[in-house]
Amino acid sequence: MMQQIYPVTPHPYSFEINKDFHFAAAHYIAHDDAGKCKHTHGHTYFVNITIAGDELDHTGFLVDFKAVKNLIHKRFDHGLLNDDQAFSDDEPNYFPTTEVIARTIYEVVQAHLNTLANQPACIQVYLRETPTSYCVYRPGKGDKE
Ligand SMILES: Nc1nc2c(c(=O)[nH]1)N=C([C@H](O)[C@H](O)COP(=O)(O)OP(=O)(O)OP(=O)(O)O)CN2
Ligand SMILES: [Zn+2]
Repeated sequence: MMQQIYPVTPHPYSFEINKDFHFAAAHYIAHDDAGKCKHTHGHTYFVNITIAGDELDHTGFLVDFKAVKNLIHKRFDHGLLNDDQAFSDDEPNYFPTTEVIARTIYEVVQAHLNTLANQPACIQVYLRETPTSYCVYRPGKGDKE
């Protein structure tokens, strides 16, 4: 399936894991300037999530690959993204664009990682919306790493 080269981000951690998966979802961008994207349409989103850390848990995992996928896939697959509480039709910073969806995936994953004793960190989310369009989100100053 998705076996491609992703951007690499430097980090100080000993372990780095990556999880690939995809989900199908509909969305629309609620602004006239979004052109054809203002109409409801669907994509198969391809996701690569990068997580790093120094400590493994009691199973020898940094974090279970399956748990990472489930956080996003169970929430968004075969849904209308605009209906999810993470997004808004009124505030551009929360329109379900590729950029905002990538940032939201980071936030959902990092919130879960924050509950783990070994404290792994999500350091990159790669989100491909179409064969020719993708976004890379990396936590910045406003995010907890
Ligand atoms: N910065 C962004 N620009 C656009 C977004 C976005 O999320 N962020 N979204 C869209 C559309 O919703 C669409 O999903 C993608 O548009 P586009 O890449 O133009 O799609 P095409 O398949 O038509 O691309 P071609 O390479 O021209 O075939 C628009 N812009
Ligand atoms: Zn779209």
